[in-house]
Amino acid sequence: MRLYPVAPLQLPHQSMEDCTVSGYHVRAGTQHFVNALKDIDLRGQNFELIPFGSGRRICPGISFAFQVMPLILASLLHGFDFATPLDEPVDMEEAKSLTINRATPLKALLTPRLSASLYD
Ligand code: HEM
Repeated sequence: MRLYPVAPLQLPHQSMEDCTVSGYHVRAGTQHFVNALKDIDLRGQNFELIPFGSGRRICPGISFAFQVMPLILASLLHGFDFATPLDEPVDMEEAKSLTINRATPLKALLTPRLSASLYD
């Protein structure tokens, strides 16, 4: 999953009735903004990291995404060499804003590794 998702907060949800979540009492009508940035559990059980959401409205594409993401990543790594223009380390500094932007724009050079006919 992305270390730096586009937005740090997911769309707000509202509790329809009083409930208890991880020991916290949540009153009906409370608006929830979930932090998408922390932790490792991706399947919506641990509220510290829920890139696919959680509960009744969790992303239905989660299993598909888990299968496809490694293939996409592997295809990119198989097809291209990745580098920065001066072979400098990528600056991961974040700019401060509502959505997450880089402090320094990413400049990446992708060089095909395979025969040209394979990229058609
Ligand atoms: C890395 C890939 C993906 C990520 C990070 C992702 C993330 C999310 C998130 C955060 C939500 C909102 C959950 C909420 O409201 O609490 C969502 C909803 C949804 N996603 Fe995904 N998703 C991904 C891939 C997919 C794929 C591959 C599909 C379909 C093939 C899909 C279909 C949907 C649908 C239909 C909803 C709306 C569910 C609802 O509102 O009931 N997603 N997704």
